[in-house]
Parts: sequence; C-alpha cells; structure tokens
Amino acid sequence: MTYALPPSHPGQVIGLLGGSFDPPHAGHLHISREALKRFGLDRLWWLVSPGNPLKSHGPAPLERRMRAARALVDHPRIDVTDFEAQAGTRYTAQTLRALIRARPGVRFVWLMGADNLAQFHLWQDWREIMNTVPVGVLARPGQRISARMSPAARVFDHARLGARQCHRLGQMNAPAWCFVNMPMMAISSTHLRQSGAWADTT
Ligand SMILES: Nc1ncnc2c1ncn2[C@@H]1O[C@H](COP(=O)(O)OP(=O)(O)OP(=O)(O)O)[C@@H](O)[C@H]1O
Ligand SMILES: O=C(O)c1ccc[n+]([C@@H]2O[C@H](COP(=O)([O-])O)[C@@H](O)[C@H]2O)c1
Repeated sequence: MTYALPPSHPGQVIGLLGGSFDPPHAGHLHISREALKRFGLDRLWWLVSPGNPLKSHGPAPLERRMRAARALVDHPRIDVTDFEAQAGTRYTAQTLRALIRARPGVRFVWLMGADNLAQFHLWQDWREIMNTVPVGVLARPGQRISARMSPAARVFDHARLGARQCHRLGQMNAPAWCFVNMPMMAISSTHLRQSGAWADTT
C-alpha cells in the first residue's frame, strides 16, 4: 500500500500528534514546538483524525480541518497529514501498526496532552501502544494531577523517564514515557467552537 506521507527516512525520530483539530489552535502549535525541543524529535506530524472514536459528535469535515491546520502551521519541522483517512484507521493502535509498516525504521513517538493520558486506559489496545512506541505527554491546564494518577500512568510507572532523561525519549525503546511540565496555554477547540469563531470561517 502506498500513502501520501510527509518525507521521512529510517533512523529519523518523528513525533505524532493525533487529534481532531476541530479547529486547530495555538495550543497545538505550542505543544508541538515544546515536544520538538524537549523530546529530541527531528520532525513532528499532525495526524488529523477522521474522528475520535470516544467522542459521540462528529467533527467538521476532514478537508476543512486539514486546510485550517496547514494554514496555521508555521514551523519548518511540522507537517500535517490525513494518514488515518488514507489507511482507513481510527484507533491509534491500528494507525501505529499501519504507519510502522509503511515507514519501517522510522522511530515514531506518540504525543498527547495530559487530558488524554488521564483517559488513555480507555483506548483500544492501549498497552500495545505503550509497548510499541515511546510516549511524550505534555502538561495541560487542570489535567496534571488526574494524568499522573491515571490507571495508565500507574501501570507503566516503571517505564517513566525522569525529567532529565526526556530529551532522549526518541532514542528509547518502548515502553518509555515522559511527562513534561512547561508554561501552559489554556486554549481548546471546544472553547473556540463555543465562541463561534470556527463557525464563521470556511
Ligand atoms: N492547550 C493545550 N495544552 C496541552 N495539550 C493540548 C492543548 N490543546 C490540545 N492539546 C492536545 O493536542 C491533542 C489534539 O487535541 P484536540 O485536537 O482534541 O484539541 P482539543 O483542544 O483538546 O479539542 P477538544 O476541546 O475538542 O477536545 C491532544 O493530545 C490534546 O491533549
Ligand atoms: O485509539 C483509541 O481508542 C483512541 C481513543 C481516543 C482518542 N484517540 C486518539 O487520540 C488523539 C486525540 O484525540 P482528540 O479527539 O482528543 O483530538 C486522536 O489521534 C485520536 O484518534 C484514540
């Protein structure tokens, strides 16, 4: 199977930020820049999802979210892809299987905000994800405690790297994960949808 994917080569460390991006916002850019710096990533891909399997309401059409994401990204090491729509995957574990098959030798790192770590034990095959790729978690307002106390954090406590090791995350073999504290941005797609700002754009 061939896919239209951003350029990559074996040995490169690529962070994956999966999301609905409904709409994409400055918080996504902020955590992406932090992740590039703090986890020793060469590049970072935004995986714009056809739809979060745990959310009951569907997002705006994928083409619209892709367009908005591409328009927002202003960093030479960040790419935007609709790989999940191309591969027909919705669950992250499936997506990772397909990506690793499509790009053998690339060192992928899964990235997420702390709100997703708090819920991670509800994801399909979440233990497989932890055992397949290193995971970088970025602090999010109001979510630090629930993430750190979450079932996934507890089960994989032995695989958590200390703050000083996080810059080597991309070189580590799974299971390995890091939680980074950083200046946080209290911004969300939910807030932007509720404010009407996203409805006014096409
Ligand atoms: N302000 C933020 N701080 C930290 N992480 C964030 C922030 N905004 C988004 N993320 C993370 O980025 C990823 C994609 O997020 P998503 O596209 O769902 O945006 P969102 O703002 O969380 O959307 P919604 O409000 O609709 O749930 C998730 O892992 C999420 O935790
Ligand atoms: O695989 C799962 O079970 C799963 C459950 C919930 C969310 N995810 C993924 O987590 C990422 C963030 O989702 P969201 O909707 O919070 O932007 C996105 O890539 C989703 O596909 C994945």
